[in-house]
Amino acid sequence: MTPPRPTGTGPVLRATDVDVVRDGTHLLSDIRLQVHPGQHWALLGPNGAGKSTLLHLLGAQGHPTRGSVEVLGHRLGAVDMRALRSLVGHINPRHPLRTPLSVRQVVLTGATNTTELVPRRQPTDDEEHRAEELISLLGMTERAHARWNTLSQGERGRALIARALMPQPRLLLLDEPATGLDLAAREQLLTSLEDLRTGHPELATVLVTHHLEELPPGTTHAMLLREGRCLAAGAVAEVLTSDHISKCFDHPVHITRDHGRWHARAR
Ligand SMILES: Nc1ncnc2c1ncn2[C@@H]1O[C@H](COP(=O)(O)OP(=O)(O)OP(=O)(O)O)[C@@H](O)[C@H]1O
Repeated sequence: MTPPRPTGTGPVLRATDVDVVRDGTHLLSDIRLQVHPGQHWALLGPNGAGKSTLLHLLGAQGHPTRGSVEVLGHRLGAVDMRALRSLVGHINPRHPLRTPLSVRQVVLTGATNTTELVPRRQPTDDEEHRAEELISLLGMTERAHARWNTLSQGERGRALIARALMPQPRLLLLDEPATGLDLAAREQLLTSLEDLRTGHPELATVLVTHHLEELPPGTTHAMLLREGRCLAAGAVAEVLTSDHISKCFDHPVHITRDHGRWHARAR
């Protein structure tokens, strides 16, 4: 049974004292995080820091070894995880689609939370209408009938965001959405994310990246992870400093912010 959609103003995500241990190794240690409606978090850290492991938990895709995780007010372990996952928009750039669906069809699979179209199921008029609106919001109207196998990486990325928004999620998780994009595609993606945030002020997002240049200007909060531990977490201005980023990546870098965007260069 689908868990009820929480309507309160409490956090959309709450992780308390979370450890993840696999084969005797701590992938995450002592993680605490609260994400509220309207907040846009960046999860940053070097390779192997534990970013994807944490995003996995936040998307109700796994359980912590210790501690608790609440997603949309539901504690993992006390709720049907599959049903909870259907309330979270999770964008995985390695979307495992096998058939050459059109952009419009891919977006419509968001209504059923499936990778492929559900056989013999007709989308409702509302779903068709919403898919059209989201395709337009993501600037894909002219490519709505293009087949998945003919899309560029950037177009796929934007189609997947539209797909994730079909069930009107209150939480969107983005795992390295700019990976493999050229400069123009990355900028289009960031513009789409900004439009999305402006148009849906209650939406909360968590975006994983290694690169400060890939952060949308509307990022409000950040968490820095290194070797499974949180080095700093909170408001972006306090977390994305030269000192913190240098420690996190174990390399002396200088951070600047210009027109809302961040840049890092070696010191
Ligand atoms: N099932 C597992 N068993 C043991 N170790 C694992 C398992 N899954 C991941 N790891 C290890 O946990 C660490 C954290 O992995 P994770 O994918 O969360 O890091 P990441 O910060 O997302 O890295 P990247 O930036 O390279 O994607 C890595 O060292 C990885 O090899």
